[in-house]
Amino acid sequence: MTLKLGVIGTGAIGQEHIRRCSQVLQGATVVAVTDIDLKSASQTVDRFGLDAVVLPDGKEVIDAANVDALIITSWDPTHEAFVLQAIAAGKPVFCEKPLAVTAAGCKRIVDAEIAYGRRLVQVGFMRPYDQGYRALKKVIDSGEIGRPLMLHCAHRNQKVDENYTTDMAITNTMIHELGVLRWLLDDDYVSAQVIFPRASAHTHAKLRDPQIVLLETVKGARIDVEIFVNCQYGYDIQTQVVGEEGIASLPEPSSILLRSKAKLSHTILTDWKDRFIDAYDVELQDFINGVTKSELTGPSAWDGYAASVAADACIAAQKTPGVVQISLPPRPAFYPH
Ligand SMILES: NC(=O)C1=CN([C@@H]2O[C@H](COP(=O)(O)OP(=O)(O)OC[C@H]3O[C@@H](n4cnc5c(N)ncnc54)[C@H](O)[C@@H]3O)[C@@H](O)[C@H]2O)C=CC1
Ligand SMILES: O=C1[C@@H](O)[C@H](O)[C@@H](O)[C@H](O)[C@H]1O
Repeated sequence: MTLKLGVIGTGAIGQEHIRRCSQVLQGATVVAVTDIDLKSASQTVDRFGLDAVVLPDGKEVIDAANVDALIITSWDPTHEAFVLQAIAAGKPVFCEKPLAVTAAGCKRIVDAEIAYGRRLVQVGFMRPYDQGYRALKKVIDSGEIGRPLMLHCAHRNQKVDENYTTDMAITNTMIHELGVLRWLLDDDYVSAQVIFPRASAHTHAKLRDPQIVLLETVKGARIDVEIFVNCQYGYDIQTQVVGEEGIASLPEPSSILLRSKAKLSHTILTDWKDRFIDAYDVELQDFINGVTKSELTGPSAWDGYAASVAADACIAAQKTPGVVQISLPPRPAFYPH
């Protein structure tokens, strides 16, 4: 069976996911697309030679009779409504991160999915599908470095535009760390604090950049995450886990070691598209396979919610000097892992 996909949002990652679903992955085809910029949707259909219709809005894509499942790649604040509409239509939905921009929004999705009675939602947390993160988790789980005590992380983007605001450093960027670190450590967060170093000259009026977020987990690990979205030099993701008996670090993406012009060098990637290209392929193939077997196992609405509960606390901590407590309700039996 070929899964027929509807895609809402044909911007940067929408086009990437359409390319991979129609040209790289197995078992799916894109049959309907939309964007508030309908010209972009039409151009995307042409660009990838899709046998797909352009529909006027997201609701029409969700309700289209020939659409089996949805991919939501529109702007962050639009995700919640589209996911709720997909659940109401009983259709599986892959939603890019964040699941919603607030924990309350994510909770409405969790409640709707539980009321529906079967998993329909996968969140676009791709890092658990990344080979480097998987290798790091294997080392931690093996016990080789002992219990994790401290994590030092960095999420650096080359630059962002003027629409990107201080809170988005959490909801749009650090949400990846909030998602992947609880998976990596099999843990949850209990508190957050935010520290602002001197601002970079490359930032703008609505964005305090960089930021350092300090997290504490239920098991007592301490995590620092540097978020620096105008770092200029490249796209750089770092995760170092300090354990009782050793240190394990996320591997660098492989690159040629170059000897040239009296220098020894590696290239640093500049774009998330390239840094996680394989992980996006694996996560979407997992979604397609999961929908086909009626058994979604990727990052769940609960994972989106748990990350968002912590994100809310980080945003509160941006406005308050000091530590903000994080309180995640018990995990419902509906989400066994
Ligand atoms: N997992 C990851 O690493 C990444 C995830 N993302 C997420 O994917 C989403 C899209 O990001 P980008 O592609 O970078 O942004 P973008 O701005 O390039 O594309 C978003 C598209 O959604 C469209 N759109 C906005 N509201 C809409 C609506 N109500 N109905 C239909 N279309 C609508 C816009 O016109 C635009 O074409 C965001 O939620 C972002 O957080 C983005 C980049 C990487
Ligand atoms: O999800 C992504 C973007 O939306 C976000 O803006 C970037 O900061 C992240 O690095 C990227 O992975």
